[in-house]
Amino acid sequence: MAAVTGVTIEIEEKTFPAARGAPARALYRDFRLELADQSFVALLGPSGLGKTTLLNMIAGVDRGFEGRITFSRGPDPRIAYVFQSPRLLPWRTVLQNVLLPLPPGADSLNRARSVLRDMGLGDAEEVYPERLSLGMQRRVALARAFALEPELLLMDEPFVSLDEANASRLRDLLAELIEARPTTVLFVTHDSHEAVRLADRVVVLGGPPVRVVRDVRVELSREGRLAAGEVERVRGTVLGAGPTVAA
Ligand SMILES: Nc1ncnc2c1ncn2[C@@H]1O[C@H](COP(=O)(O)OP(=O)(O)OP(=O)(O)O)[C@@H](O)[C@H]1O
Repeated sequence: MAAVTGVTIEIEEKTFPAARGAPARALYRDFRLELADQSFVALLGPSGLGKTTLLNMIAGVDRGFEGRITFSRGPDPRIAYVFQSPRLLPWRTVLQNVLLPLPPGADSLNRARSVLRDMGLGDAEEVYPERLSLGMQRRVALARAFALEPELLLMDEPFVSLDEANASRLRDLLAELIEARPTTVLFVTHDSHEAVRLADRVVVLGGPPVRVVRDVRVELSREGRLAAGEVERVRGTVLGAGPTVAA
Protein backbone atom coordinates (compact mmCIF):
# COMPACT_ATOMS: atom_id res chain seq x y z
CA MET A 1 0.00 0.00 0.00
CA ALA A 2 1.23 3.53 -0.74
CA ALA A 3 2.90 5.51 2.07
CA VAL A 4 0.78 8.01 3.96
CA THR A 5 1.89 10.68 6.41
CA GLY A 6 0.35 12.49 9.36
CA VAL A 7 1.16 16.15 9.95
CA THR A 8 1.69 18.36 12.99
CA ILE A 9 1.24 22.04 12.21
CA GLU A 10 2.67 24.51 14.71
CA ILE A 11 2.59 28.15 13.63
CA GLU A 12 3.98 30.47 16.27
CA GLU A 13 3.45 33.49 14.06
CA LYS A 14 2.54 34.30 10.48
CA THR A 15 2.23 37.95 9.51
CA PHE A 16 2.10 39.47 6.02
CA PRO A 17 3.81 42.84 5.73
CA ALA A 18 1.65 45.99 5.77
CA ALA A 19 0.25 46.81 2.32
CA ARG A 20 -1.65 49.73 0.80
CA GLY A 21 -2.03 51.60 4.06
CA ALA A 22 -3.33 48.52 5.94
CA PRO A 23 -1.15 47.69 8.96
CA ALA A 24 0.58 44.32 9.29
CA ARG A 25 -1.46 41.98 11.47
CA ALA A 26 -0.83 38.47 12.65
CA LEU A 27 -2.85 35.95 10.64
CA TYR A 28 -1.60 33.12 12.86
CA ARG A 29 -0.30 33.18 16.41
CA ASP A 30 0.30 30.04 18.50
CA PHE A 31 -1.78 27.88 16.20
CA ARG A 32 -1.58 24.10 16.38
CA LEU A 33 -3.33 21.36 14.44
CA GLU A 34 -2.55 17.68 14.10
CA LEU A 35 -3.70 15.49 11.25
CA ALA A 36 -3.60 11.73 11.81
CA ASP A 37 -2.25 9.39 9.12
CA GLN A 38 -4.90 8.68 6.54
CA SER A 39 -7.41 11.12 8.01
CA PHE A 40 -9.62 13.32 5.82
CA VAL A 41 -9.87 16.71 7.51
CA ALA A 42 -12.07 19.48 6.11
CA LEU A 43 -11.24 23.07 7.08
CA LEU A 44 -14.14 25.51 7.18
CA GLY A 45 -13.77 29.22 7.86
CA PRO A 46 -14.66 32.69 6.64
CA SER A 47 -13.22 34.14 3.46
CA GLY A 48 -9.86 35.85 3.81
CA LEU A 49 -9.09 34.20 7.15
CA GLY A 50 -5.89 32.47 6.05
CA LYS A 51 -6.84 28.95 4.91
CA THR A 52 -4.92 29.12 1.62
CA THR A 53 -1.98 30.60 3.52
CA LEU A 54 -2.05 27.56 5.81
CA LEU A 55 -1.98 25.13 2.87
CA ASN A 56 0.91 27.12 1.35
CA MET A 57 2.87 26.87 4.59
CA ILE A 58 2.27 23.10 4.81
CA ALA A 59 3.22 22.64 1.14
CA GLY A 60 6.48 24.54 1.69
CA VAL A 61 5.43 27.20 -0.86
CA ASP A 62 5.36 29.86 1.89
CA ARG A 63 8.31 29.63 4.28
CA GLY A 64 7.90 33.12 5.75
CA PHE A 65 6.59 32.12 9.19
CA GLU A 66 7.73 31.22 12.68
CA GLY A 67 6.98 27.62 13.58
CA ARG A 68 7.28 24.17 12.13
CA ILE A 69 5.47 21.60 10.05
CA THR A 70 6.39 18.07 11.04
CA PHE A 71 5.48 14.99 9.04
CA SER A 72 5.07 11.68 10.87
CA ARG A 73 6.91 9.72 8.15
CA GLY A 74 9.87 12.11 8.12
CA PRO A 75 10.76 15.22 6.14
CA ASP A 76 9.88 15.91 2.50
CA PRO A 77 6.86 13.68 1.94
CA ARG A 78 5.22 13.56 -1.48
CA ILE A 79 2.59 16.31 -1.34
CA ALA A 80 -0.01 16.94 -4.03
CA TYR A 81 -1.82 20.28 -4.07
CA VAL A 82 -5.13 20.78 -5.90
CA PHE A 83 -6.01 24.45 -6.33
CA GLN A 84 -9.26 26.38 -6.76
CA SER A 85 -8.63 26.57 -10.50
CA PRO A 86 -7.47 23.41 -12.30
CA ARG A 87 -4.15 25.05 -13.43
CA LEU A 88 -3.67 22.88 -16.49
CA LEU A 89 -1.16 23.94 -19.14
CA PRO A 90 -3.24 24.70 -22.25
CA TRP A 91 -0.46 23.72 -24.67
CA ARG A 92 -0.11 20.24 -23.17
CA THR A 93 -2.51 17.34 -23.61
CA VAL A 94 -4.40 15.77 -20.71
CA LEU A 95 -1.82 12.98 -20.45
CA GLN A 96 1.10 15.44 -20.61
CA ASN A 97 -0.51 17.53 -17.86
CA VAL A 98 -0.85 14.48 -15.63
CA LEU A 99 2.77 13.50 -16.34
CA LEU A 100 4.07 16.98 -15.51
CA PRO A 101 4.97 16.45 -11.83
CA LEU A 102 6.17 12.86 -12.36
CA PRO A 103 9.72 11.72 -13.07
CA PRO A 104 10.24 10.66 -16.71
CA GLY A 105 9.96 6.94 -17.44
CA ALA A 106 7.69 4.02 -18.17
CA ASP A 107 6.49 3.71 -14.56
CA SER A 108 5.15 7.25 -14.57
CA LEU A 109 3.46 6.73 -17.92
CA ASN A 110 1.77 3.56 -16.67
CA ARG A 111 0.68 5.23 -13.47
CA ALA A 112 -0.73 8.30 -15.26
CA ARG A 113 -2.63 6.12 -17.73
CA SER A 114 -4.01 3.91 -14.98
CA VAL A 115 -5.32 6.88 -12.96
CA LEU A 116 -6.84 8.45 -16.08
CA ARG A 117 -8.55 5.16 -16.94
CA ASP A 118 -9.89 4.77 -13.39
CA MET A 119 -11.32 8.28 -13.60
CA GLY A 120 -13.09 7.74 -16.91
CA LEU A 121 -10.58 9.92 -18.77
CA GLY A 122 -8.91 7.14 -20.76
CA ASP A 123 -10.34 8.49 -24.03
CA ALA A 124 -9.27 12.05 -23.28
CA GLU A 125 -5.50 11.45 -23.02
CA GLU A 126 -4.65 13.30 -26.22
CA VAL A 127 -7.18 16.12 -25.77
CA TYR A 128 -6.08 19.68 -24.92
CA PRO A 129 -7.62 21.14 -21.74
CA GLU A 130 -9.50 23.97 -23.44
CA ARG A 131 -11.66 21.40 -25.23
CA LEU A 132 -12.86 20.12 -21.83
CA SER A 133 -15.62 21.43 -19.57
CA LEU A 134 -14.62 22.91 -16.20
CA GLY A 135 -15.83 19.70 -14.50
CA MET A 136 -13.59 17.57 -16.75
CA GLN A 137 -10.65 19.92 -16.22
CA ARG A 138 -11.05 19.52 -12.48
CA ARG A 139 -11.13 15.76 -12.98
CA VAL A 140 -7.77 16.01 -14.78
CA ALA A 141 -6.38 18.10 -11.90
CA LEU A 142 -7.48 15.33 -9.52
CA ALA A 143 -5.88 12.70 -11.76
CA ARG A 144 -2.62 14.68 -11.75
CA ALA A 145 -2.68 14.77 -7.94
CA PHE A 146 -3.38 11.05 -7.51
CA ALA A 147 -0.85 9.99 -10.16
CA LEU A 148 1.77 11.42 -7.81
CA GLU A 149 0.71 8.85 -5.17
CA PRO A 150 0.75 11.59 -2.55
CA GLU A 151 1.43 10.89 1.10
CA LEU A 152 -0.48 14.10 1.78
CA LEU A 153 -3.10 15.70 -0.44
CA LEU A 154 -3.89 19.40 0.00
CA MET A 155 -7.09 20.61 -1.66
CA ASP A 156 -8.16 24.26 -1.78
CA GLU A 157 -11.86 24.45 -2.70
CA PRO A 158 -11.30 22.07 -5.61
CA PHE A 159 -14.98 21.88 -6.62
CA VAL A 160 -15.90 25.56 -6.31
CA SER A 161 -17.98 27.14 -9.12
CA LEU A 162 -19.33 23.84 -10.42
CA ASP A 163 -23.05 23.16 -10.52
CA GLU A 164 -24.27 20.83 -7.78
CA ALA A 165 -24.63 17.78 -10.05
CA ASN A 166 -21.04 18.08 -11.27
CA ALA A 167 -19.67 18.86 -7.81
CA SER A 168 -21.51 15.85 -6.42
CA ARG A 169 -20.06 13.55 -9.11
CA LEU A 170 -16.56 14.79 -8.34
CA ARG A 171 -17.06 14.30 -4.60
CA ASP A 172 -18.10 10.69 -5.24
CA LEU A 173 -15.09 10.21 -7.48
CA LEU A 174 -12.77 11.66 -4.83
CA ALA A 175 -14.20 9.30 -2.20
CA GLU A 176 -13.63 6.33 -4.55
CA LEU A 177 -10.08 7.44 -5.34
CA ILE A 178 -9.22 7.72 -1.66
CA GLU A 179 -10.65 4.30 -0.97
CA ALA A 180 -8.50 2.78 -3.71
CA ARG A 181 -5.43 4.98 -3.11
CA PRO A 182 -5.37 5.93 0.58
CA THR A 183 -3.75 9.21 1.59
CA THR A 184 -4.07 11.94 4.22
CA VAL A 185 -6.28 14.80 3.00
CA LEU A 186 -6.60 18.41 4.12
CA PHE A 187 -9.54 19.91 2.25
CA VAL A 188 -10.48 23.61 2.42
CA THR A 189 -14.10 24.42 1.64
CA HIS A 190 -16.78 27.01 2.35
CA ASP A 191 -19.47 24.38 2.03
CA SER A 192 -20.45 22.59 5.26
CA HIS A 193 -22.47 20.00 3.28
CA GLU A 194 -19.41 19.14 1.26
CA ALA A 195 -17.29 18.97 4.42
CA VAL A 196 -19.67 16.52 6.15
CA ARG A 197 -20.17 14.40 3.04
CA LEU A 198 -16.44 13.88 2.54
CA ALA A 199 -14.45 14.29 5.73
CA ASP A 200 -14.00 12.18 8.84
CA ARG A 201 -13.21 15.35 10.79
CA VAL A 202 -14.36 18.94 10.26
CA VAL A 203 -12.29 21.73 11.79
CA VAL A 204 -14.05 25.11 11.94
CA LEU A 205 -11.68 28.07 12.07
CA GLY A 206 -12.27 31.58 13.41
CA GLY A 207 -10.12 34.64 14.06
CA PRO A 208 -7.90 36.47 13.28
CA PRO A 209 -5.53 35.32 14.52
CA VAL A 210 -6.74 31.96 13.26
CA ARG A 211 -7.92 29.56 15.95
CA VAL A 212 -9.88 26.33 16.04
CA VAL A 213 -13.50 27.13 16.96
CA ARG A 214 -14.89 23.63 16.62
CA ASP A 215 -13.39 20.24 15.92
CA VAL A 216 -16.06 17.72 14.93
CA ARG A 217 -15.63 14.00 14.21
CA VAL A 218 -17.86 12.77 11.40
CA GLU A 219 -18.74 9.18 12.12
CA LEU A 220 -21.00 8.44 9.18
CA SER A 221 -21.02 5.38 6.96
CA ARG A 222 -20.91 5.79 3.20
CA GLU A 223 -24.71 5.45 3.12
CA GLY A 224 -25.08 7.90 6.03
CA ARG A 225 -23.23 10.50 4.02
CA LEU A 226 -25.88 10.26 1.34
CA ALA A 227 -28.80 10.51 3.80
CA ALA A 228 -29.93 14.13 4.08
CA GLY A 229 -31.10 13.72 7.70
CA GLU A 230 -27.79 12.28 8.89
CA VAL A 231 -25.79 14.96 7.10
CA GLU A 232 -28.03 17.70 8.57
CA ARG A 233 -27.54 16.32 12.07
CA VAL A 234 -23.74 16.50 11.82
CA ARG A 235 -23.93 19.86 10.05
CA GLY A 236 -25.81 21.19 13.06
CA THR A 237 -22.82 20.34 15.24
CA VAL A 238 -20.38 21.78 12.71
CA LEU A 239 -22.35 25.02 12.51
CA GLY A 240 -22.49 25.56 16.22
CA ALA A 241 -24.95 23.35 18.07
CA GLY A 242 -22.12 21.29 19.58
CA PRO A 243 -19.40 21.94 22.16
CA THR A 244 -16.94 24.73 21.37
CA VAL A 245 -13.21 24.07 21.61
CA ALA A 246 -11.41 26.52 23.88
CA ALA A 247 -9.18 28.90 21.90
N1 LIG B 1 1.14 37.47 -0.39
C1 LIG B 1 0.37 38.18 0.43
N2 LIG B 1 0.74 39.41 0.87
C2 LIG B 1 -0.05 40.11 1.73
N3 LIG B 1 -1.24 39.68 2.20
C3 LIG B 1 -1.66 38.48 1.77
C4 LIG B 1 -0.89 37.66 0.87
N4 LIG B 1 -1.57 36.50 0.63
C5 LIG B 1 -2.71 36.59 1.36
N5 LIG B 1 -2.76 37.76 2.02
C6 LIG B 1 -3.83 38.19 2.93
O1 LIG B 1 -3.90 37.24 3.99
C7 LIG B 1 -5.26 36.99 4.33
C8 LIG B 1 -5.56 35.51 4.22
O2 LIG B 1 -5.56 35.11 2.86
P1 LIG B 1 -5.91 33.62 2.40
O3 LIG B 1 -5.95 33.60 0.91
O4 LIG B 1 -5.00 32.67 3.08
O5 LIG B 1 -7.38 33.46 3.00
P2 LIG B 1 -8.47 32.31 2.75
O6 LIG B 1 -9.02 31.96 4.10
O7 LIG B 1 -7.87 31.21 1.94
O8 LIG B 1 -9.56 33.09 1.92
P3 LIG B 1 -10.62 32.52 0.81
O9 LIG B 1 -11.51 31.61 1.57
O10 LIG B 1 -11.30 33.78 0.36
O11 LIG B 1 -9.82 31.84 -0.26
C9 LIG B 1 -6.10 37.85 3.42
O12 LIG B 1 -6.45 39.01 4.12
C10 LIG B 1 -5.19 38.15 2.27
O13 LIG B 1 -5.49 39.41 1.70
